[in-house]
Amino acid sequence: MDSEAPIHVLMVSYPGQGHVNPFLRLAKFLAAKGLFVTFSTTELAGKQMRTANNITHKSVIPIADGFLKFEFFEDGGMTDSDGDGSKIKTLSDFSVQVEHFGRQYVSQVIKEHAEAHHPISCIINNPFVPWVCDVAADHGIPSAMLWVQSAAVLTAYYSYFHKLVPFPSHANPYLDVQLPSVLLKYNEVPDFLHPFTPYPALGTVILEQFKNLSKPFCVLVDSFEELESDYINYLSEFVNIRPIGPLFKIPTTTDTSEIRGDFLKSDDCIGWLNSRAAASVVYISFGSIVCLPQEQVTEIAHGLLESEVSFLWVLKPPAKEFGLPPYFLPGGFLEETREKGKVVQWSPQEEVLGHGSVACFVTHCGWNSSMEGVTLGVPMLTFPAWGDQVTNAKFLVDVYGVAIKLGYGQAEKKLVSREEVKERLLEATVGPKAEELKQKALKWKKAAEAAVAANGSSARNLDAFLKDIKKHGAVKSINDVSS
Ligand SMILES: O=c1ccn([C@@H]2O[C@H](COP(=O)(O)OP(=O)(O)O[C@H]3O[C@H](CO)[C@@H](O)[C@H](O)[C@H]3O)[C@@H](O)[C@H]2O)c(=O)[nH]1
Repeated sequence: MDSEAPIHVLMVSYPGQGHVNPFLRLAKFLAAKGLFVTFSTTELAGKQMRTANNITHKSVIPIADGFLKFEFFEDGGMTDSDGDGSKIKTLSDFSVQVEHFGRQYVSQVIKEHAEAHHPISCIINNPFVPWVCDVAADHGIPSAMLWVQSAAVLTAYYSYFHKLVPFPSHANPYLDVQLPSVLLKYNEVPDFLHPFTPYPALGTVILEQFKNLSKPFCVLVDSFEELESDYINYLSEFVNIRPIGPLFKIPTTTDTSEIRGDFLKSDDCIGWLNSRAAASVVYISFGSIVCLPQEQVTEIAHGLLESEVSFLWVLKPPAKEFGLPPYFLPGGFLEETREKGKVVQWSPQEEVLGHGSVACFVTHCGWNSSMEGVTLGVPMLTFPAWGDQVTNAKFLVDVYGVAIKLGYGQAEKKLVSREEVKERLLEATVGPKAEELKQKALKWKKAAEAAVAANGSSARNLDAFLKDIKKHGAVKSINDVSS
């Protein structure tokens, strides 16, 4: 092996926006530190990422001292001619197919690189593709896992899997769950673990990761010690856990902001935000997958009209696999709000949340959106749908103190009325509660900045991880030379 060749890391991501984003942030950091990083996910996501961004299959992008290569593996025809995945029938079929083709791809790539004398030294996966750790172990390659949700949610899954505390069951569905510092009501437990979940397949695939949690040499978390110390301390008794977030704030020596993994092209939002007064705009987004019922969209629209707040609303059409018609807004809504509001299909969210004209964020509480909001100092209104979002909403409101509760998990089948929308919007944007939320959010913003700054808690954890990879890389080279 060429001793000058950079250490090669393979990263395999589940093809979801909420997974690709934190993963790509870590990939760019590692490349900037001098590694050669191959970032891979399925062709289904690849087609959308190539269309929306300036990236291509297999081209190598130099970043500071290292390199980043995108590779999109065959997914067995899940992609239709529009590239949007409308051929997918069920989530279980989807996971099985990703695993089937993914296992072949990872084995193949390991062999090809070993033969080309540029062996892979470490493999990193994220949840929903737990089989990656097995393939890595079969080939004797060290692996790490990037958990892309909160440490509290990781604790909930870990506790459920190992039966450390009782969870709701068919016999007792309304049971509360005691986590280290918080009592979760039955409807605040990550709802893939609840007997009433409409998505049991997702619970099953996440729990697969807990069967082989001894395989990764460490579990990285996109969170930071100061935010989740109770959970990080608790988990560190069982796993080698390293909080390294917020990843979107990790500084790199080169500007990598142009290398993006969006599945949709952003509409222009920043020009419009520049024209608005400071702290005056409500930003509304439900992430990449959540699909609200039409009646709820109508209530939100009326709440916006009646509160007369200025707003930027990301209203993505329902994905084709939901088989739903496009959303419609109340008659005259766009004309009436022309002066105050803007409706888009996708935004550059980090930039939007960091913009001085944004006053508050109505969010579905995906972990990425939650972290971006908290650590950019933005007060929030929580509107979770399912999964970890219901747990994140609880933490945003009751633990971090940066949010007001607005919506309910979809399992509760409750519509939030236009009056409630109006009242909560006003509460979060004007008056004493708004100021209290803002002060708390600014406290977390400062703490996050300190965590990623030189010698901060996340920066130290990232350095330690880098050292581990380099150590593994050195051992791999010696083994390859001697074999
Ligand atoms: O207009 C938009 C809307 C979103 N985003 C970005 O897209 C990502 C969305 O991620 P997240 O907020 O986590 O939401 P989901 O896409 O819904 O993520 C899924 O994956 C997450 C990680 O597993 C889970 O926490 C969520 O519950 C799950 O729905 C974030 O980085 C946003 O900045 C944009 O850039 N523009």
